[in-house]
Amino acid sequence: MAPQRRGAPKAPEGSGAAERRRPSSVKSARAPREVWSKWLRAAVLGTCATLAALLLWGSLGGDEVGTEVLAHRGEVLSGRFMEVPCSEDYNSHRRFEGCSPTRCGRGVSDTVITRDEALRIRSIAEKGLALGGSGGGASILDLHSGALSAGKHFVNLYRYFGDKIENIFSEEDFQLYRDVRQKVQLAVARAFGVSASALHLTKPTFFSRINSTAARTAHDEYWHAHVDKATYGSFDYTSLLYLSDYLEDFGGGRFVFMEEGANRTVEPRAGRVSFFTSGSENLHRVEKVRWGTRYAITIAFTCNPDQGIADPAFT
Ligand SMILES: O=C(O)CCC(=O)C(=O)O
Ligand SMILES: [Fe+2]
Repeated sequence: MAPQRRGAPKAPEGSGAAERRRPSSVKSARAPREVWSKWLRAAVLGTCATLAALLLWGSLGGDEVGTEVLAHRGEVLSGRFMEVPCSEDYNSHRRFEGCSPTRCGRGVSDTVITRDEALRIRSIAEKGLALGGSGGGASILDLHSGALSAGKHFVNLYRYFGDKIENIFSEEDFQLYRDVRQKVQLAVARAFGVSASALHLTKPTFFSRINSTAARTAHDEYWHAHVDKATYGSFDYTSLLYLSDYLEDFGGGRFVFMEEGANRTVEPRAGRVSFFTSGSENLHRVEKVRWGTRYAITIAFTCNPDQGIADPAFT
């Protein structure tokens, strides 16, 4: 029906003859139809414009509805802390007085580690990961155990290279890791009101390199929501040191604390330390990296001396 009507000869507008020839029932039916089609066109155009704006906003780093930014990439925070009630998770583990979390929450600081230190430690990650790397989007290098992503699996760097590892990493590299770990440990202890000597580095402690390549194994699926205490067992306090800049080096890849009502994001920047109690009060995920490469280190602490590990060193 519609094509026939469109094909009908059209009389000039305002022509009395045309008005006379058009039966009044057709005239009254066509007017609302024209109004309706104008509205429909406007609605479709409006929807497209809104979608385009949302896509652009997203690609520029805009926030999802119901998401608050705990730390913007452009801010230089000397310390921001947000307290949250502790979960029960710690009760099913041995408690260590003066160390096991009684004050829970999350904090971010850009003044614990300098950008220069972050970039120097990133070069350790770069040279280590250049020796292997996952075929999917997420690679890790664990300087303590020697685990390095390689294709769909892991190799042990220390076993594979033996003494030649000293041609790859230097004593200064390990010293830098120790200095950074020590500074982060002090910041975590201060924020949660515990003694730094009660905290012990625990495993795994690893560099991560994430890009937008599609995942090939479950190890590449870094974006799932998780609780560190459930995932890693020994963790009581998790810290993350970011080694690259959100929206400069990569897009996507923000860290998200997941909460009912409002998620809170941390936008990575080189030298930014984010730390939090490892129980389910801090359920979190990492957004998928859409472009570029994101580097970070996960450094975690336990209150249980039996689960403590030594700093990475030549083995
Ligand atoms: O890299 C990040 O921002 C988070 C990593 C993480 O959640 C983890 O290592 O458990
Ligand atoms: Fe985690």
